Amino acid sequence: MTGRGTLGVAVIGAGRMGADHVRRIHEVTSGARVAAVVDVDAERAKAVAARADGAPVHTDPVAAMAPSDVDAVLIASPGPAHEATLLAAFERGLPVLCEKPLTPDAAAALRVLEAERKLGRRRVQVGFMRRYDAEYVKLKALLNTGQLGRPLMLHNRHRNVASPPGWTSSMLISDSVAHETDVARWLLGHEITAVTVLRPTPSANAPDDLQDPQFVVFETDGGAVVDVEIFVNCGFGYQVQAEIVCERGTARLGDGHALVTNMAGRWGGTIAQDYTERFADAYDREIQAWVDATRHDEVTGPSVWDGYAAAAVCEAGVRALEEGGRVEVELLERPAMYGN
Ligand SMILES: NC(=O)C1=CN([C@@H]2O[C@H](COP(=O)(O)OP(=O)(O)OC[C@H]3O[C@@H](n4cnc5c(N)ncnc54)[C@H](O)[C@@H]3O)[C@@H](O)[C@H]2O)C=CC1
Ligand SMILES: O=C1[C@@H](O)[C@H](O)[C@@H](O)[C@H](O)[C@H]1O
Repeated sequence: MTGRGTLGVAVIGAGRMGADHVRRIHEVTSGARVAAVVDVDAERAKAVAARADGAPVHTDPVAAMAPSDVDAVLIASPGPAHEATLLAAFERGLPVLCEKPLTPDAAAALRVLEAERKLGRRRVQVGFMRRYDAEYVKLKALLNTGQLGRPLMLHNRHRNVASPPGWTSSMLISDSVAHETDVARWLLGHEITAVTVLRPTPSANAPDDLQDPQFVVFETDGGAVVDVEIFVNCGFGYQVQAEIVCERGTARLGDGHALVTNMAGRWGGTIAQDYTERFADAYDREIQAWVDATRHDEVTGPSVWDGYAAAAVCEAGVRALEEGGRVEVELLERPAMYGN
């Protein structure tokens, strides 16, 4: 590591998430600095870099990895661009935080997995930030105590205010439900074996041809059933909620985050309007954990295996959406370097 002993991070992709991570690394994270900002749109990269003491700007991710003060890479470009950037970082021996999805499809995820296996050690943390959210962390800790007994069912609700332009029905699964695939696997410690997608009559507020909402059902190899309501044009707020039902009890998260106020004969609170608000603390902890581990030459958190498993489940989910019926998930055996 160079420059005052801090981790020099090249942030690739200066859109919504990349700009937020640049701000985070510059203003919130300790032990790290923004060493480069990269975007195919040079003006966007310049504008974002200007908010981080004018960090160097590039339009080519590979060129951005060359300078000696770049110690690590944070990928926040769109999913289809992740594979090439990951492989380039591997070639340069650089550790990576890669926003979800690791890749949009399982075949690409497998290529990344094979490349990491050849390195013989983990280099990537995948950006499944819910594992760093205080409520999810508490739920996981409670499940680990065994007090609730064996998990039987996990109900999830995932609502966005409005879908971005160009959003397709399959993206509700591959972009949004991708989070629940990870949450379910992580909380339950099971692999997802099959996916079924039910299609309610679309909301009148969904853009034409968008199947929104969807009701997704996972079966797991531990015998649990998981459901996910995904509704990306709910209009009223950004909500992520979950309830786990176990043999001796249940636990629920996501019911309320804001202040509860009493005023003018009413009580209540506000609902977050997007993920940068709802999961602000989780992103802060995620990036800090990555920086801390990387400075100790370690890799922790969600792995390339987790990214591959999520891609395989989402692929099965998209098939279930498009073809109907129950689709089984095809998953390789987990390599030893990714644990049990
Ligand atoms: N963890 C989470 O909660 C969230 C994660 N994401 C993920 O973050 C990533 C970025 O998403 P957004 O910021 O919403 O997208 P965005 O569209 O706002 O920004 C992407 C940026 O990457 C740039 N770009 C495109 N191809 C590139 C390439 N090859 N090299 C460098 N830059 C390139 C674009 O010009 C754009 O500025 C995606 O993988 C997305 O799934 C997005 C939202 C929330
Ligand atoms: O990752 C995310 C977005 O890409 C996705 O589009 C949203 O639905 C999720 O809520 C958000 O966390």
